[in-house]
Amino acid sequence: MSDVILAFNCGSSSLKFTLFQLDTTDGAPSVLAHGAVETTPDAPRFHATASNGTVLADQTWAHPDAPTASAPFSLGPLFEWIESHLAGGKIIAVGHRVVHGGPHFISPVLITPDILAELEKLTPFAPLHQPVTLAPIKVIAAERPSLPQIACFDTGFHHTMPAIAHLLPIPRHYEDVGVRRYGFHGLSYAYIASRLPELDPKLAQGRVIVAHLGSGASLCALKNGKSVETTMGFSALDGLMMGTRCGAIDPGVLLYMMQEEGAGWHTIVDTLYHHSGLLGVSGVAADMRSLREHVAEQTSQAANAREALDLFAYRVVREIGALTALLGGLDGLIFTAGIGEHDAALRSEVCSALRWLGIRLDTNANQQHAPVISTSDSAIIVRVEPTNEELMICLNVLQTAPNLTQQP
Ligand SMILES: Nc1ncnc2c1ncn2[C@@H]1O[C@H](COP(=O)(O)OP(=O)(O)O)[C@@H](O)[C@H]1O
Ligand SMILES: CC(=O)OP(=O)(O)O
Ligand SMILES: [Mg+2]
Repeated sequence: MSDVILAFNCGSSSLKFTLFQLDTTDGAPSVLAHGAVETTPDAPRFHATASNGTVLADQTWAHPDAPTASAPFSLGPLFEWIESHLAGGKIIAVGHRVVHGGPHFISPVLITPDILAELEKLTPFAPLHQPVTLAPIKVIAAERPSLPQIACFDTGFHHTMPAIAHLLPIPRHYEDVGVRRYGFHGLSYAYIASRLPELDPKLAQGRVIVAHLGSGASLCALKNGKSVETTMGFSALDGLMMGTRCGAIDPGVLLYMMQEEGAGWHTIVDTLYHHSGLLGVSGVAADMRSLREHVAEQTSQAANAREALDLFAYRVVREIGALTALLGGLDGLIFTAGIGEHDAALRSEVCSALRWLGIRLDTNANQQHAPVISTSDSAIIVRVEPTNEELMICLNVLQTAPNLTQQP
């Protein structure tokens, strides 16, 4: 019977999981199956594939306890499905992407009741994400108390940022209660950074910007493979425009909402997290594919959809400029996550605007989502690299609890 690690990656728009089977001789992990429940509130969909691409499930998640982004869930039916697809193996540990580690949690940690209580205290720092990422931990702790669970922090990778990058220009006492810049998508950046020595040893030691463009989106500036700056800050609202999140906005806008509209905390949270970004500007969709369809089909919403797409690219370009200044130049640009990996038009728009930096895009390579999409005479190497947060979670589990893998 082989050992299996279950890696959970709860994001703002989906609950993804991967089952990793550990080789019985050397313990190396390989993918057994991958699945996701897309947590759209109306019609959650569950799909899963085996490592060879065979579809194992593709259905609406009809169960009444279907998880949604706003309502943590009973994990029972999903766990039952997972346990019936272990190829005779046994889950020995579960790793979780936990979005916020606060000032103290940097490395992965074995979850105890005390640690869970500490992580719950961080919910005000990430009100949209933290409850969703902690929900499966609580369910598993209740239903399978003997199963070790490991928390892997999205904020952890950015602890290498210089002190100045963590600081916010507000009265100092806020820092004492943890109100400072953290940065997110750290598991994704850690994965890309871990791939660099093999992909391009020069870039691994160089100045690189990784663009994690998914439902949530951020950029990370890497020097020698370490985070030196990132566009998200105190919360996962900062920085780039996102699917439904605003990204960086003038705090005066919030003051206006409060003063002129009497908006309270709930209204502001809902507006900035759920009704802004691509959705807010286009008025029709948070999803890049859907927006591009509106433009291509010249629907009545096409003009606003186009403007949303343009603003998304504009903000990426603007923030790449800022990070390039901090890095003192740029050697490589790496696109990853849903949009970064699949949306050739967005990559082309961004790279065209950065021509002044010496970026030259290979149009064919870009259309084919090739690993390297810059030309050989480009001053900056531009790559497309699929992220793998779940593999990072699995490796973190093995590193944190190495003795788990010993068979009785
Ligand atoms: N083929 C595609 N072309 C353009 N955009 C895509 C494509 N596939 C996925 N996306 C976009 O990727 C985004 C979701 O990214 P993903 O990394 O899966 O999000 P999450 O933050 O939920 O992990 C959506 O905006 C979606 O439209
Ligand atoms: C931190 C964050 O924004 O996560 P996601 O991209 O999963 O929404
Ligand atoms: Mg994600």
